[in-house]
Amino acid sequence: MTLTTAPEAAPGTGTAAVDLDGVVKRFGAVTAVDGISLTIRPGEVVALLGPNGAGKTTTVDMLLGLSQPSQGRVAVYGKPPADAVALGLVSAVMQTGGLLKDYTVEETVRLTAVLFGKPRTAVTEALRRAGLTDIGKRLVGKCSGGQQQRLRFAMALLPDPELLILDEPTTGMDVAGRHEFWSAIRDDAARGRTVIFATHYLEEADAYADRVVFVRRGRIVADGTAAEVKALAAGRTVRATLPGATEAALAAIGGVDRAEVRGDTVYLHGNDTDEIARHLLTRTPAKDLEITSRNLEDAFLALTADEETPR
Ligand SMILES: Nc1ncnc2c1ncn2[C@@H]1O[C@H](COP(=O)(O)OP(=O)(O)OP(=O)(O)O)[C@@H](O)[C@H]1O
Repeated sequence: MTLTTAPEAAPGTGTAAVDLDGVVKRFGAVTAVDGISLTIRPGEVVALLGPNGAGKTTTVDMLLGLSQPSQGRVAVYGKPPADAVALGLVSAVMQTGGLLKDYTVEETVRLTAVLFGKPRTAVTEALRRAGLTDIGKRLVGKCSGGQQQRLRFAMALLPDPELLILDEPTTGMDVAGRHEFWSAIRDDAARGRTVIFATHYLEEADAYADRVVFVRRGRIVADGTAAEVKALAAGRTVRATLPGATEAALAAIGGVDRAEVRGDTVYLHGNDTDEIARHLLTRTPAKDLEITSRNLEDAFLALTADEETPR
């Protein structure tokens, strides 16, 4: 089941931010990426989603020029990724590492700016965009996980990159920290920066990405907006209380694609949930009906049903 609704870079809009063409990456007998072709236009905010071992980090590493494809071509703003990184077109926020606890937030950004040869104004601006102005004097070691990630974000902003790549940036953060982190990223992206992030928080992809690319076993299995991907995973669910029901009998109801029984509760998945609800109410003693759309997590599970469970 594959959806490819995201348009290719439109003619006349210039070079694609990212262009992967038939990319394969093998590690010995393991094929981590198995023929990915993907075009990302400047200004898109794209989530890479997939179960463990799907090939997300391997793809990110190739985009950053940290490894080379075994086959196929990777271009970032029309250049080999390592060149794009060297030119400051791309920077990354990774999950861990790279921070010294005994420096303050501001000192950390200033030192990084010196390495990049950036002026003082760039430091002030990066701190502001990452929402760190008020805690510039705080020691890094005293910062929360979310604040440390925003510090990595501020450092990544120093070259004023066209493309920002985030590999599972909010792992281990609490809800408030994640929210603050994504607000900062989102505000910044609204100014036109291209953002690609790998995450296993499905609600983050739903809330913050313009486009969701699902990867499974090194291949793209769905590509579209979160709404399109949810629609692709088909229909809605009717939940009802119906003691004694069997899955076989429920599956025979018109419009039901899939039936589950958990105790006295039944879950009927299908496209025409009105028809299913009508049947339940008129032909069975079912009560407490509830009809819900699938969320991205359901879509993810449906699309990767024969895979390992996502984290
Ligand atoms: N250096 C390596 N040597 C051998 N196998 C590797 C190497 N790097 C990745 N792999 C394998 O390639 C596959 C894809 O791994 P990758 O880390 O890209 O997945 P992922 O989607 O990022 O998963 P996760 O969500 O767990 O980070 C896995 O089977 C992994 O074990």
